[in-house]
Amino acid sequence: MPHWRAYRELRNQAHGPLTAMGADWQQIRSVLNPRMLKPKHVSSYANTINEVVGDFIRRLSWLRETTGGGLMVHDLTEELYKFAFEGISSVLFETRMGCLEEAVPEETQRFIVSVGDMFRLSPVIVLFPKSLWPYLPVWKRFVAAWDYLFKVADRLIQQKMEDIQQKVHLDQSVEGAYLTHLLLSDQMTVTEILGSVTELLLAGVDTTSNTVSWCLYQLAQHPQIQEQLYQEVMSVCPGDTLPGSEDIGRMPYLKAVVRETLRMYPVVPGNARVTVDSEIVVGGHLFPKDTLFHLCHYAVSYDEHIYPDAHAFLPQRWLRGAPDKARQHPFGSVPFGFGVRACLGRRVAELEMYLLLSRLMKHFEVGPDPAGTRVEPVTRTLLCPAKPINLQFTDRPAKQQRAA
Ligand code: HEM
Repeated sequence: MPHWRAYRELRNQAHGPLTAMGADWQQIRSVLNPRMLKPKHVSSYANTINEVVGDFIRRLSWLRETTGGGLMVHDLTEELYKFAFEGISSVLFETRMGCLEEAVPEETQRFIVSVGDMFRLSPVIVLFPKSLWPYLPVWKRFVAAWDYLFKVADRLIQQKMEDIQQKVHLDQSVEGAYLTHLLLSDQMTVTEILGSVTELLLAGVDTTSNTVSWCLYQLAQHPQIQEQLYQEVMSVCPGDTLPGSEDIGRMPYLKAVVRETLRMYPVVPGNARVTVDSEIVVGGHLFPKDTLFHLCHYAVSYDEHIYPDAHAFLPQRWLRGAPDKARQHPFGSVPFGFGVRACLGRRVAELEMYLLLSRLMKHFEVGPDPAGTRVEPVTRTLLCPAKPINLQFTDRPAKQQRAA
């Protein structure tokens, strides 16, 4: 990501986990990892996320009534984007951004647009040599987008610092999750926290929102799979019970549905590694030291040798004892990457997706767009739907919810 790094150098901002390298990166991850990856910390975010899920369900119902003729929700990814932004900011900043209100606050809306601009402009900039970047109009727009992202994150951090100072002043105990912990732990300067938190926020929005969009798109096309998922959720959480993090452990089919979605639509369609230590032999070919390998998750996902019937949405292939499972290559699908540099937000992303999907299944039956629109994926740094996904959301009768 040389262009992302160049922005930080231009503005004297700190690198975060996405853009840092070597020892700096290692130090950042050692501070950020525990509260992002340790199960006991991650499950403590479930209540916060569940509140956001509740608001999202209310928003879907409202959209359906006001703009969807009582049934349709148009451009679901856009709505899920707001959900994901609200979810990750409530975890990171311990504050609500108002993304799911009827009128989305202007700052939030502009933040969302800036993230989109930054991802859209990124692949264009890298087509040009670095020396030309300062002269390109596209670079100026890219810089403006990052400026806005840092500005919003900075405001939220300053606000949290003021809250903490006020509590200390009033002799009240200071409690909080992610940002409060970072600010109090003294392991990073405020500039470093800003660099990291901005990158976490950025990485945590399009990834989950696009994945859930594809998941619902596929569930709408496959009513039997949706029914099986609904039955599983209702058997673990009957009636009005809200799924919590312990319940998810008893929902193997839900996990299989998400795994299959990420196989077919790996939102990060590829990632890279450089062989810095020595030359390496892969598949009988010798690659010299410092070779850049690009790992194409998307291509591997559709390799029929690894996934028979690769174009079919078959969550059952991930269940224990599935006939093809033993034949699958363990590295066939690694949508969160692998090793020490693997996704930092994996556990939070999974929790968000599981809590959201299980609650959506309890409330709605999701149906396809009656116009029969087929949506294909396209790469805009991340793998996104090439056109809007519109789906029908029918309330499940309350009686049915209670009986199950
Ligand atoms: C469906 C959801 C997500 C998917 C599929 C995903 C996928 C990935 C992948 C493939 C990588 C590169 C890993 C590697 O090189 O081995 C990555 C890195 C990263 N992800 Fe995620 N991600 C998701 C959600 C999130 C969320 C919610 C956050 C933040 C809370 C996040 C934060 C990060 C960060 C900070 C990195 C860089 C890690 C590093 O370089 O040390 N991701 N992600």
